[in-house]
Amino acid sequence: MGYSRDELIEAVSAQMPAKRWQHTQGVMESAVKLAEQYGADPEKADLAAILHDVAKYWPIEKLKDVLEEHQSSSELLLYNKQLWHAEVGAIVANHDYGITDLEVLDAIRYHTSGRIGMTLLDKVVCLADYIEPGRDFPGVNNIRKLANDSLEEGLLAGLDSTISLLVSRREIIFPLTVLARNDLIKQLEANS
Ligand SMILES: Nc1ncnc2c1ncn2[C@@H]1O[C@H](COP(=O)(O)OP(=O)(O)O)[C@@H](O)[C@H]1O
Repeated sequence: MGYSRDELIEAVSAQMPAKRWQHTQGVMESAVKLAEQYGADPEKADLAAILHDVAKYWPIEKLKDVLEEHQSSSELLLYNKQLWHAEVGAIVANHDYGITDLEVLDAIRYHTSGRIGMTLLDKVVCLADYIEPGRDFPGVNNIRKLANDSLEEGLLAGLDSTISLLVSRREIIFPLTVLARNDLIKQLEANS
């Protein structure tokens, strides 16, 4: 049985505090705009945005159980728990909400970490998560400005801000984000 968009919104918003749902609505708005500007599918961007943080407020133990049950990259379990909700979000979107579009599932799966060879949709959702109107962190306006002209430049600045923050806190970095960042630089150099 498929969920309508309204049913999905009802089910997802019930799993998070109002403030996080507000953030999700911002990501929906920004993702659709970016998709329209950069030639991704706006409907897929909207769907991925609705679901991207579905597991953000699940208890850590539950996230761990889902990851173990699905034997998804056991590496992830060794890194920051903040990263788990993205992978679990993709699993939940598939198993609980019947989403089968791999592009949408991947955009959910990689919205926090990024990855090498990000698709247009991955980039749109990941960047929208940084620049949605409710976001307020040092450097966000610069990322917004860059995003007006280049999806890759905006996303690179976003990933750099995350990496810098983690370095400043002496936190361990999940390497995929560094690989995603390096890959974006290569893409930008190849196109310059
Ligand atoms: N490569 C990484 N390695 C370790 N932690 C990371 C990495 N990327 C993101 N994070 C953590 O995840 C947090 C952001 O996750 P995100 O899904 O964007 O959540 P939010 O929507 O609450 O900002 C960062 O503040 C950081 O603590």
